[in-house]
Amino acid sequence: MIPIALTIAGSDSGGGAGIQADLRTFAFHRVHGTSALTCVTAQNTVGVNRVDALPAAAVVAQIDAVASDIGVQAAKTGMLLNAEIMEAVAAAVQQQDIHQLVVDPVMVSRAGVVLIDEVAIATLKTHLLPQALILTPNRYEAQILCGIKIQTLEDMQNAAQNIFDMGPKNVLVKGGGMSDTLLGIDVWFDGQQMETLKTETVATTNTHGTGCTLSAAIAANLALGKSPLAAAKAAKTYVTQALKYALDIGQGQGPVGHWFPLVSKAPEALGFSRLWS
Ligand SMILES: Nc1ncnc2c1ncn2[C@@H]1O[C@H](COP(=O)(O)OP(=O)(O)OP(=O)(O)O)[C@@H](O)[C@H]1O
Ligand SMILES: Cc1ncc(COP(=O)(O)O)c(N)n1
Repeated sequence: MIPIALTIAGSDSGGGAGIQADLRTFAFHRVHGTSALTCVTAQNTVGVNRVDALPAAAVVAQIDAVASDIGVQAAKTGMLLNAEIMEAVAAAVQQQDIHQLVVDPVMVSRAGVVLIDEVAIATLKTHLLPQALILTPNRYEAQILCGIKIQTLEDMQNAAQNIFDMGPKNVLVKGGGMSDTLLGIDVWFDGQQMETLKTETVATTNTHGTGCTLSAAIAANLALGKSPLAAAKAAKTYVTQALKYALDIGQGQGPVGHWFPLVSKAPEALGFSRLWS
């Protein structure tokens, strides 16, 4: 049987995050990728110049078209943008019995800039968090969700526990926005077990798309039949490798390199950050 994953997310014209990152990540995992587009961003490595939302009904129609015919083993949500789209997605996911849902609560950029309004944040909490098999907030999103200022590993653990009480079955607080020795350390909590997920820190500023890539890789691994924790661990390993092959393109933060296995020689000459070994 061919595993199928669905991404419900926005388009990144620069190709580093959003739907583009998700579909490449699914392909790497040999999972057939399907998509429901929520919005179109005019974006590059420097920033987001414009965002156009799709009508909520159009988002639902895409989810229904995929789920009713092809089937979905696991799905992820990314940039849902507004409360109307969030409510519609939450209802559609429930209606289509999509149980393995990874929710990447895209709210705040790595730089700490808030991307969605207060109503949307409230809707995310009430409608999507309770449906998440795995919720993957970054440092700033976790702070907004639970109101705890996150500076230490203990803060990350407290936040994970606090956010777990909001309804997701598993919480992964990501450490890409942490500093010093905590950079790249994630905290997992499933209601009983607290785990620290650590691979290695990659010294690169080309980190655009790490969050999207991580949640897509988790969804792909769930579609392949892995348990939630095993899927998160495998996804973290994939992101670390993709960071090592991040693309040095554009004037700002370049994207992670999703297709590193295809590179056979001289990666630096191709614009990769450094050789992965
Ligand atoms: N420099 C790094 N070295 C190793 N791992 C990293 C690094 N930066 C981010 N990560 C990892 O990447 C994953 C995504 O986390 P991050 O906190 O960056 O998410 P995000 O803020 O949603 O993503 P983005 O920066 O793309 O908006 C996590 O597993 C995190 O630990
Ligand atoms: C369309 C879109 N979706 C999501 C993100 C955040 O991405 P990330 O947190 O992975 O950098 C983005 N920049 N653009």
